[in-house]
Amino acid sequence: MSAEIIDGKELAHELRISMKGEVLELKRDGLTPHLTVVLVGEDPASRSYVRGKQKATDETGISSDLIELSVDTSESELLQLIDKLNEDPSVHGILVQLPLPEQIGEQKVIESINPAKDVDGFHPFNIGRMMSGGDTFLPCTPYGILTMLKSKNIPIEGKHVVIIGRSNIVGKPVGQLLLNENATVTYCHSRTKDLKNHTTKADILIVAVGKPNVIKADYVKQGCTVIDVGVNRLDDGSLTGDVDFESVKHTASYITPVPRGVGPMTITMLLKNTIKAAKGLSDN
Ligand SMILES: NC(=O)C1=CN([C@@H]2O[C@H](COP(=O)(O)OP(=O)(O)OC[C@H]3O[C@@H](n4cnc5c(N)ncnc54)[C@H](OP(=O)(O)O)[C@@H]3O)[C@@H](O)[C@H]2O)C=CC1
Ligand SMILES: Nc1nc(=O)c2c([nH]1)NC[C@@H]1CN(c3ccc(C(=O)N[C@@H](CCC(=O)O)C(=O)O)cc3)C=[N+]21
Repeated sequence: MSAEIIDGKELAHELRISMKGEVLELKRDGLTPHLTVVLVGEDPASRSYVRGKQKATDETGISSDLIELSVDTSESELLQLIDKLNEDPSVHGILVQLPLPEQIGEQKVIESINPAKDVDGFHPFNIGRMMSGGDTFLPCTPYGILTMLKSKNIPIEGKHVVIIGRSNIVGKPVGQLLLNENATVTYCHSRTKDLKNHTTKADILIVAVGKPNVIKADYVKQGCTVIDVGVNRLDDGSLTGDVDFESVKHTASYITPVPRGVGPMTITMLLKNTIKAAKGLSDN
């Protein structure tokens, strides 16, 4: 038996078609959702993601602009720019691409963004809202993963979800989101002892480590749903996830590929949050 592939690219495409209609209606009412992306430095991976985001906004009729700053930009220069964007009523969503150069405090920057424009869902206000189950901008990658699970009607309630990785942008919030859906959640990380002992108990295994092949078939229970968040570029230029797809697909019941898996869904949820941000402002 081979697992069913959850095609993130295809699902993203379907969702973007309906968003396009929604954006068209907003435009008819005189409201064009606008996303401003801020990129500091020249990191090629960041540049490639940012290109993906711009392509996606164009595709759905959302307007966007990219502000590029040099790698030696100071923290106070970036904070000043964010202040300006916070004040600008034509900007509905602000995304500061991470990681930032080391002279800039990442957390300070995240906290400087107006929570009402925080389409990444990284501001502590929005994280707190998510934890208490209130209305908020859900962080895009966890939101994308939840949407993928729901698209296949994969049960979450009462299921054992094991997450490998505890970053603020993926691991921690995806556990919280699935806890809100009544899953039982286990977090694993680099200090976890006997990783396999945990992963083999998972009904849903979410892998967000950033290292190829950390999960092979013997780490996965028969029938498990495997969500591969990792995006690793190999020396030959190709992309691969954290999961050994070829071996795990024979054990899992559902599996996400890389590329065409979680990545396109992350961008799609960013579009969704940008539309939500624009509507939020129009209500004021
Ligand atoms: N598809 C998408 O949309 C997105 C993909 N990504 C990709 O997902 C991956 C993870 O990203 P991110 O969360 O930002 O990464 P981080 O580097 O911030 O976090 C990695 C996590 O993996 C843990 N870890 C590292 N090595 C091991 C190991 N051998 N066994 C168990 N746990 C381990 C770390 O543990 P510890 O905390 O102890 O250090 C840490 O919690 C990357 O490949 C990134 O490119 C990221 C965002 C979006
Ligand atoms: N403020 C901020 N918000 C983020 O959401 C954010 C960030 N910083 N920094 C980096 C990570 C990483 N991330 C990805 C998004 C899409 C793909 C994606 O679409 N990947 C395609 C392949 C793209 C390619 O070919 O390069 C795929 O998996 O099919 C990957 C990774 C968002 N991140």
